[in-house]
Amino acid sequence: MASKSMLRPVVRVARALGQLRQLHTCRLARDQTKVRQVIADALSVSAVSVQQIPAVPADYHAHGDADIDMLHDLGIHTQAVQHNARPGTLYDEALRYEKGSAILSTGALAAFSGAKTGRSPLDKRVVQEPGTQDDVWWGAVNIPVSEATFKINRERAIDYLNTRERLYVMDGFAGWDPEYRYKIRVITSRAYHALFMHNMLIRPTEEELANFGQPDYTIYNAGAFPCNRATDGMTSGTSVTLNFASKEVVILGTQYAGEMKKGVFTIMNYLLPKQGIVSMHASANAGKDKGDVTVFFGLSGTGKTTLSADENRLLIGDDEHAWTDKGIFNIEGGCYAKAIGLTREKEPEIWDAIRFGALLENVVFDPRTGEVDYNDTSITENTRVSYPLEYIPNVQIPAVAGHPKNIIMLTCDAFGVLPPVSKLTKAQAMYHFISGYTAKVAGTEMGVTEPTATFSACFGAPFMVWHPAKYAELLAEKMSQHNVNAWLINTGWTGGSYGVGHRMSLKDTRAIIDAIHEGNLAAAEFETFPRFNLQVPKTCAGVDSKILMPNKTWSNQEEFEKSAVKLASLFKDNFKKFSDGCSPDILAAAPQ
Ligand SMILES: Nc1ncnc2c1ncn2[C@@H]1O[C@H](COP(=O)(O)OP(=O)(O)OP(=O)(O)O)[C@@H](O)[C@H]1O
Ligand SMILES: O=C([O-])CC(=O)C(=O)O
Ligand SMILES: [Ca+2]
Ligand SMILES: [Mn+2]
Repeated sequence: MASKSMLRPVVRVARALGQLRQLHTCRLARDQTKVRQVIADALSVSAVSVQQIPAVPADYHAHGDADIDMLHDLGIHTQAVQHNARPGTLYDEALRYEKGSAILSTGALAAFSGAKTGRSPLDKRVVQEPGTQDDVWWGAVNIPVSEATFKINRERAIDYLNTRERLYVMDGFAGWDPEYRYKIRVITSRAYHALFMHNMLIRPTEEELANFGQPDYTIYNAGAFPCNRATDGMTSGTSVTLNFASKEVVILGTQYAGEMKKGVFTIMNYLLPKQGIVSMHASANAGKDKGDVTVFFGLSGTGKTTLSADENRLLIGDDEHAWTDKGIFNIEGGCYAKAIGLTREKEPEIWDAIRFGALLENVVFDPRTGEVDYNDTSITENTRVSYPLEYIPNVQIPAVAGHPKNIIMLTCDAFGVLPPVSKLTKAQAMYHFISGYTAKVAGTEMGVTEPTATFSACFGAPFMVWHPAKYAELLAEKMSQHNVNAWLINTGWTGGSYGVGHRMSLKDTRAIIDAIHEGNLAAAEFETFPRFNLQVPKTCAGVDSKILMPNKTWSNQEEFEKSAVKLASLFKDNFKKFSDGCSPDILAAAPQ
């Protein structure tokens, strides 16, 4: 048998680390003398010479007994816990333990989510329980499950987390207005998830962290492990379950990071309207001098992130906002931008935000140069980058602002029928808000591979909890109180439907938005776009007038008419389910 001194150093170090783990178990890891002694014993050297060896990764003993107790109380006994680790530490951990992770040439971290590279809305569930039963709009979006099913999923997640040697806990806030701020805790097995939530939640100050206390909501991300299909109410190996009674979210069977941020958004979409506040799947920015606020509603892929990053304006946020009596606030601490086709020329602010601390999800890169090929869709169309708000140079921190002056509803119309811009009456704004029309573009949701017409109430039905009318009423009230201009902007197809025409140029869309901000467009001369009865400006600075009226961009007018009729009928069919609860003026805003 080999004597201790004959063991190869690497084996001895490994053994020492094994003992270190034991030390963690005894909660002695913070005692550096003891740590060094254990290493020294294993290496058969004096403790003094181990002074030079960094004992354990720096942050492992940044946590105290309180952190371990906090997890113990939840039934989690893993001892190596990174609690609120800094990005650098999370990089270290991802590189060590998560396959494929790499530091790219920009300094950003590349991470991979595995099989699921977009959200899984069909696998989302809400626990049906007496306290919230009457609040939730049950149906295809909020699919009920029992408390028993939730318990099984929660236990499965916790069992999985207990099999992990190391876990990550990230604490942060949702909501920039301290009056409506919620404390969120995420417990996950992946450093990549912790870094994502570090970017996306509002980062507490050191002092706020010290006084964080109990979170309002806890997310258990055990996404690397599936749910059990035999569990009542589960239809696949993926499950995102929200429980408003226990204030918990359990994620199984998907490691796509977006599920966590949209989990938090769903929670806010429950809590805020309960207090009379409208929450919005929307981006927002403000004029640098005038401070005029614009809110951009839109479903996934319609341009919220892209268009809210504007060198002439201050970014408030790119995806989730709320509107109170004081004005608007961002719910998040970061942005989550699509990276597909990204170029510095087209999206300079986003491009420059890709640096140390930014997290690139599912991108393809050259392993030698560390350079990303943003056009490579071989993993997914839905490549993403998350970064803290302050990585955008012209950002408003704290991310709160006044009442909106303009509300822009973005739609990516794959039929190529809707005008690039039209001015909406209040009734039309409500009609389009409730309709929430767009074409889903490939990527963000699993299974969508080409643009498909979608109606998603409030431009974000998958994240809404109450009946759409609740959000619509709150929004309508705010819009009339503050005399807001409402616009419909088509960032989708022009010159023909998908396959024939092409996507509206970003340059044109930006010019239209500039004209709105300069106040020129509201003062323009308008003509009516028939059937949809939309007011379309005859001219717009920086834009060829020929593209403003959609039929003029089509070579075949008969085809255009057919498409317009088709789209109008889709609007009407979709709206039937809302007709009962809507006033006559809103119903009259429907296309003919
Ligand atoms: N005319 C246009 N206006 C806006 N975006 C355009 C236009 N043409 C092409 N695009 C592209 O469409 C995509 C819009 O995605 P963006 O990330 O802004 O969506 P989003 O509304 O923020 O969605 P999500 O809610 O999923 O984050 C970008 O990749 C952008 O480059
Ligand atoms: O949630 C995501 O994955 C990205 C997003 O913002 C959306 O889809 O609206
Ligand atoms: Ca976005
Ligand atoms: Mn979104």
